[in-house]
Amino acid sequence: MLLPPLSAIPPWVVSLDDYEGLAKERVEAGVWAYLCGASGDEATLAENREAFGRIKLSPRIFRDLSSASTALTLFGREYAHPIFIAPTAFHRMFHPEGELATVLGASAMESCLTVSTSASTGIEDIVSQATVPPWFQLYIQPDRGFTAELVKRVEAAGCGALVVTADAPLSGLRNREQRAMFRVPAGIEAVNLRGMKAVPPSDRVFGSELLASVPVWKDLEWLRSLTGLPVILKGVIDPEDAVIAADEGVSGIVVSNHGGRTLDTVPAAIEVLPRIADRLEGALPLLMDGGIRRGTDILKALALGASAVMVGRPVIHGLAAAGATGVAHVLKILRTELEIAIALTGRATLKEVDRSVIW
Ligand SMILES: Cc1cc2nc3c(=O)[nH]c(=O)nc-3n(C[C@H](O)[C@H](O)[C@H](O)COP(=O)(O)O)c2cc1C
Ligand SMILES: CCCCCCC(=O)C(=O)O
Repeated sequence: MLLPPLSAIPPWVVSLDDYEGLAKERVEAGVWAYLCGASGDEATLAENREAFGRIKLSPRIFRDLSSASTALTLFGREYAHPIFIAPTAFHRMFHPEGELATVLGASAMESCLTVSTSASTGIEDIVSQATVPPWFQLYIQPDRGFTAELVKRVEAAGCGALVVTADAPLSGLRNREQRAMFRVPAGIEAVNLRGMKAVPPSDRVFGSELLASVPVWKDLEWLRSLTGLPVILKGVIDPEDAVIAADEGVSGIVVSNHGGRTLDTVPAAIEVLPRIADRLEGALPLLMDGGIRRGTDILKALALGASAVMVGRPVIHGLAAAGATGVAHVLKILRTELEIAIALTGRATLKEVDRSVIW
């Protein structure tokens, strides 16, 4: 028997891990497997966390923290802090108010929500509830005409950036989800894709119609020609791809392995982040996601070259546990942990966070 969402947060809920337990009691088993699972043996999923544990921080003492701030400017906009929400599909599977609850929680904490292509709420309705303009995550669809219309629609709705996901032209085989026989529940759908001509499902991988239409670099150039929004490429792990992306003129990169959900045995995003930062030498802002569960994880990412981070599963744990309040509280916990971590490493602003923060 599933529990209803909480109407108040119990006082013992103090960390993101506490939210995971609360969420599990409120989400149907197949949907839970979809949320938690990753591809293959889930080696990359585990590595995303373990790699953070191997990195140690260096505390500093007796520093002036009177002007401390987490503010930053990214793509010409000011943000109160560097904690962004990663795109995740179908929020109505986790709470009846879906993305509308997520965006309210994000707004309460001055956080930017990246809305998935597979969102279960119309983009205009989400943007209308936001105080920070949401970003829109785009999967370039086999139907390029529909894709172009969608880009125009999200720009007109008032989104602040287009996040093009590059690492999932095919879904990874997520065995946990397969074993649980996950299906998107009836009545929930990717409403922003309504009316699109779908590619017929196929048992084959090679030779399928889907494979014939996977996006290539020149699609990115085409996309950039369609929009005035910053185009951010999500799902870059190999530093060579980061260099190509910079040459292609993207505005930013999200260093990400999709939370371990695409190719298994890929290194942790936090491990490759400094290599990409070294190759690009500050040419573009970098964001990263994968395994962020603590403010100290965020500080490590900032120290190793990220301007901001994205958080995936824990935001959904907050949503499932307590709707907008849960989302806001997850973000609040992370922000408080981040501020304490920055202060205890003797830094007052994000500009002062560099590799010397790492032990
Ligand atoms: C349930 C779920 C759905 C996701 N849906 C999308 C999506 O629609 N588009 C996308 O680019 N990434 C998607 N992702 C990947 C996330 O954006 C992000 O890269 C990943 O969750 C980060 O790792 P974390 O969950 O450890 O924070 C999804 C991840 C999860 C867990
Ligand atoms: C069942 C459709 C899934 C849409 C894609 C969402 C995604 O990227 C994910 O990782 O899941």
